[in-house]
Amino acid sequence: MEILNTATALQARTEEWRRAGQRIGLVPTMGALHEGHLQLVRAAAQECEVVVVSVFVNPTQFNNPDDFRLYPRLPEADAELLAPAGCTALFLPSVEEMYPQSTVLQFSFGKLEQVMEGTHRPGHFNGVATVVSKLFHMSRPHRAYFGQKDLQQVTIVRQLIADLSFDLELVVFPTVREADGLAMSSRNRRLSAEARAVAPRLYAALQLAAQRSTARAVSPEEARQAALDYLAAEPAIEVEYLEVADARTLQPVTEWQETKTVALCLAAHLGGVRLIDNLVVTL
Ligand SMILES: Nc1ncnc2c1ncn2[C@@H]1O[C@H](COP(=O)(O)OP(=O)(O)OP(=O)(O)O)[C@@H](O)[C@H]1O
Ligand SMILES: CC(C)(CO)[C@@H](O)C(=O)[O-]
Ligand code: BAL
Repeated sequence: MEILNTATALQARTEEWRRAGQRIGLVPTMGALHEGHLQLVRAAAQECEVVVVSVFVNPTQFNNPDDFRLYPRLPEADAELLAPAGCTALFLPSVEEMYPQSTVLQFSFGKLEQVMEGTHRPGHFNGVATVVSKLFHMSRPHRAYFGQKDLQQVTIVRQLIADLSFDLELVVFPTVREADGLAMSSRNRRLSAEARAVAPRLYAALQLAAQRSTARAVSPEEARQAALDYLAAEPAIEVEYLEVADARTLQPVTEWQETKTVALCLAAHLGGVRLIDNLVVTL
């Protein structure tokens, strides 16, 4: 596995791979890798001759300076995990390399960004769209791999690909979970023992709302409230939002007949660590 630190080096290799007719798979990450990331890398390695994994804690997508400061950074451990998973090239740029002019582009994704992460993390999707666009240009992937855990991100990246005519296929990989249901996330490392013990409740709450939804015995708001009540029983969990949304448009669902596939999405704080999760249910 080669390690590339500059855009110029990555672009030069990209040209060589393309000229040799090799398919390039890109897996963008912020590092502190776990099994969820590694499954994306393995999937890319099955489908592409070249797998580029970027590890970059992107400052422009953080609205909370403490979240950025405390985000886990483990580049040596990441490199050791990536080679056996099938990564060809690890792209590990500095902030100066990615933002030589400190420009953050302004994007507009309309209603898609006026809900959930978009409203609760102002500027977040501008930062994501900026860095993802730059990574797409530098590595010119045939396929780009993203996780369903960040469902709104996937929806916005799909829109970005269409809006900017990126010639690539978006691959969305299902959420990889711990045995007790907790969605794997780099931020899980920051959970205290007490917070980790109650964290599986997030997924359990989504499953509860999903059961109510599929039975259609209750309204979307009642399904949502059942999940909120379940979470309220655990004082260590502070819910930021919990939405029953149309899985395609991400807009809130108020009546079941409006939509066939709903996404149950939540963000919650556990002892100072903010986690998100979602469950997509076809009615
Ligand atoms: N549990 C998971 N299952 C599948 N894909 C995942 C999982 N966790 C992260 N990913 C995906 O990996 C890519 C990189 O994500 P990222 O580096 O932000 O990791 P993360 O674990 O989501 O960290 P955090 O949520 O703490 O930022 C994203 O496309 C993300 O959706
Ligand atoms: C896509 C991404 C790598 C952009 O910084 C990040 O948002 C993430 O890790 O999901
Ligand atoms: N996994 C999404 C990136 C972020 O939380 O900033």
